[in-house]
Amino acid sequence: MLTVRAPATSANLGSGFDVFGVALGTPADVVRVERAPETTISVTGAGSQYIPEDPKKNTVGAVADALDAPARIRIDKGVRPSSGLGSSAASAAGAAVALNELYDRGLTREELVPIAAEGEALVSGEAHSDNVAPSLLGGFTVVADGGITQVDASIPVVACLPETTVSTRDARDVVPEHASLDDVVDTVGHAATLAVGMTRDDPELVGRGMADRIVTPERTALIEGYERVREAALEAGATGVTVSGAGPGILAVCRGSSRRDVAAAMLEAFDSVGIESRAYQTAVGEGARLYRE
Ligand SMILES: Nc1ncnc2c1ncn2[C@@H]1O[C@H](COP(=O)(O)OP(=O)(O)O)[C@@H](O)[C@H]1O
Ligand SMILES: N[C@@H](CCOP(=O)(O)O)C(=O)O
Repeated sequence: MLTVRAPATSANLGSGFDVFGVALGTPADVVRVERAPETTISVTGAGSQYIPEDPKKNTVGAVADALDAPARIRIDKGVRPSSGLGSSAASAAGAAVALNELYDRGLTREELVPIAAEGEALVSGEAHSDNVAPSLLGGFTVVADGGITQVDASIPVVACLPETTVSTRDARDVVPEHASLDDVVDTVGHAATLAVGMTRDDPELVGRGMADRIVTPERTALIEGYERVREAALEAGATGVTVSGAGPGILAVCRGSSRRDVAAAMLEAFDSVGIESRAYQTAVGEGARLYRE
C-alpha cells in the first residue's frame, strides 16, 4: 500500500486569478492506494458526507482513469470541501502521486499537474490547475499558458474557514467577463509585487500584492461577514487579506509574530455576525509527500 499526504492550497491570492497558488502546511488530505481490478473509493474525515464515492464523480476517479491505474483508493479528508482550500484538488494531487508510483508510470510532478487537473474539470467545470500545482509541487506556483513556475517560499498565513460553503462552480459564475485597462494595469502591478515578495519571503510585499479590483469584489459579496473579518485581521497585524480560492475561506498574510492575534480577530469577527469558523495558523509549505507502508 502507498500513502500520500497532499496539502491544502490557497489559489488566486487576489491578484493572480487562476494563476497563483500556494501549498499550506496544514490541513491536508491523506490518500491510500492499493492495486485492484477496478477503482473503488471510500472517503472519511472532514465533510466526507458531502463527497461522492462513485469514481465517475470523485476527483480521484478522474485521476485513476487518466493514469489508467485502477485501484482501491481510501481518502481521509483533512481539507473540508467547498471551503476555498482546494479540497478536491488535494485528493486529486494525492491520488496522482500515489497512482503514478503504484503503477510505475514515471511521470514527473510537473507532468502530473494536467492529470490531477482532470479532477478539477469534473467538479468545477474547468481544468484550472492553480490548486493542483501547489499541492503537487509545494511553495508558490504560477500557472500560465500551460507552463508552471514554482518557488519555495516561507510566508506565515492564517486561513479562516466559516461554517458556510461556496461551490467553486457557483463562484466562477460571478467572475466578470471583461475588465477595464485601468483595472488590468492595477492588477498586474499588484501581482508582480506579490511574486517578488514570494521570492524574498517578504510578507509585506505579498500582503500588499494581493489587492485586486476585478474578481475579488464579486466574490466577497458571496461571503457573509467578509468586510468585518478583513478589517479585524488587518487591525490585528495582517499585511493583506483576500478570498482563499473561490471562498468562503479567507486568507490573511501575516508577519510570524502576529499570526495568533490575526487568527483570534478573524474568529471573533465571524462570531460577531453569528457565524462559527475555524482558523488554521500555518505557512506556505511543502507539496505532496509519499510514504510506503
Ligand atoms: N475527493 C474529493 N474531495 C473533495 N471534494 C470532492 C472530491 N471529489 C468530488 N468532490 C466534490 O467537489 C466539490 C468541492 O469542490 P470545490 O467546489 O471545487 O471546492 P474545493 O475548493 O473544496 O475543492 C464538492 O461538490 C465535492 O462533493
Ligand atoms: N482559481 C479558482 C480556484 C478555486 O479554488 P477552490 O479552493 O475554491 O477550489 C477559482 O477562483 O475559481
